[in-house]
Amino acid sequence: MKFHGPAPDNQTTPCTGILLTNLGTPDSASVRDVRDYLREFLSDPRVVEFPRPLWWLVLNGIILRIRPKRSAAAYRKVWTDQGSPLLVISREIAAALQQSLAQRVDGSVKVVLAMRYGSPSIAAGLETLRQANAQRILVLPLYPQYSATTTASTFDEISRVLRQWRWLPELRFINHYHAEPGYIDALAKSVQQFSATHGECDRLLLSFHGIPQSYADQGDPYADQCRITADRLAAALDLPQDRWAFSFQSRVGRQPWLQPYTDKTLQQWGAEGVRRVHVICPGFPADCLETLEEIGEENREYFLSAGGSEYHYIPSLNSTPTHIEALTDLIQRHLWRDA
Ligand SMILES: C=CC1=C(C)c2cc3[nH]c(cc4nc(cc5[nH]c(cc1n2)c(C)c5CCC(=O)O)C(CCC(=O)O)=C4C)c(C)c3C=C
Ligand SMILES: [Fe+2]
Ligand SMILES: [Fe+2]
Repeated sequence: MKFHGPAPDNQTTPCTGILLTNLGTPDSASVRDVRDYLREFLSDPRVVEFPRPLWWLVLNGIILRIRPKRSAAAYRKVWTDQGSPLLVISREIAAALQQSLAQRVDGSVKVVLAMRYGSPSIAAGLETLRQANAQRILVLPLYPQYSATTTASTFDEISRVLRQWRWLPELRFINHYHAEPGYIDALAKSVQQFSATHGECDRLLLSFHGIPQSYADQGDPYADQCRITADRLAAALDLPQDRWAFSFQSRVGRQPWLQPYTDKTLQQWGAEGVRRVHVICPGFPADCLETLEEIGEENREYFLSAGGSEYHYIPSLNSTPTHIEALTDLIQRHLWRDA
C-alpha cells in the first residue's frame, strides 16, 4: 500500500479543490472498451446487489458476452470526434465552473473532473488535487437525485482511495440537489426556450434513469427525489396535471424497476392519440448515451410507430450559462466561508 507523505510539505499555495464527478463512459465505442467499462460498472455491489460468487459467473459467463456488442453499437451512434458525449460535456461543465468560481470566490479554487468508472479516475482526480495542495475538498457528484447506486458508490470510491493517504484533506460531499431552486429554474427555462423555438407540445414527459424497485423498497430515496424534482418543475412551468407525466428509463435485466416505464408511457401516449410530445431528462445534467440514443432515437421510434406525430428531446442543461450559474451557487453555499 502506498502512503503519501504529509501535504504540509507541499510548497504550492494551498487551495480548495472541487472534485466534480460523473458516472463515466467507455474509452472508445469498441466492443472491447465497452466490455471493460461494463465489467467495472456492473461489478460494483452498489449497482448490482446480487450475491457475489454467483454474480461473477453470470456477469462473465453471460452478460459480458452479449451486452458489450449491443451497447457498443449504441455508443457508435452518439460518439463524437472529441469522444463520448458524457465525457466531452462533463469536461465543458468543469471548465465553465472553474471560470465562474474564479470570479465569485476569493480564495483559490481548483476544479477537477473525475469519473466513477473508467477515466479520468477518482484516484487520478484526488491525486491532482493533492499535488495542487488542496487542503479542503468539496465533492459534487453530478447526480441531482441521490441514489445508493450512484451517489453512495462515488463516496465508496473516494474513501477507498483516501484510505491510502496518510494525510487527509478536509472533506465535504454534496449528497443531492434535486430541489435546488436554481436547478429547477434552469430546467424550466430550458423547457420554455425549447417550446419558443420548436413550438408547444401537447404533453411533456420527464424521464429519469431507473433503479430496481427492490432498492427503493429497501430505502433508497431516489424515486421520492425524482418525484419532487418533477413536481417542482411542473409547478415552475405552471403545467396542469394532464399536460405532463414522469417516468423511468434505461431498465436493465428482468426484475421490476421503478415505474411507470418511459418506453411504455410513450407507446401508450402514441396509441391514445397524443400528437406532439417533448421529453426532458432532468436527472442527467450532461447528455450521454441514455439521453441521446435511448431518448433521442430509440424512444422516438416507439412513440411515432405507436401513432404519435411529433417528438422532440430537449437537451440536458450541459454547459449552458443557467446551469453553470445554478451549480456555482450550489458549490458556493457548500464551500468553507474563507474558501
Ligand atoms: C444495471 C444496473 C444499473 C443501475 C442500477 C443504474 C443506475 C443509474 N445509472 C445512472 C446514470 C447513467 N447510466 C448510464 C449508462 C448505463 N447504466 C447501466 C446500468 C445501470 N444504471 C448500464 C449497463 C449503462 C451502460 C450503457 C448500456 O449498456 O446500456 C449513463 C450513460 C453513460 C454513458 O457512457 O453515456 C448514465 C449517465 C443513474 C443516474 C442511475 C441511478 C439513479
Ligand atoms: Fe445507468
Ligand atoms: Fe440505455
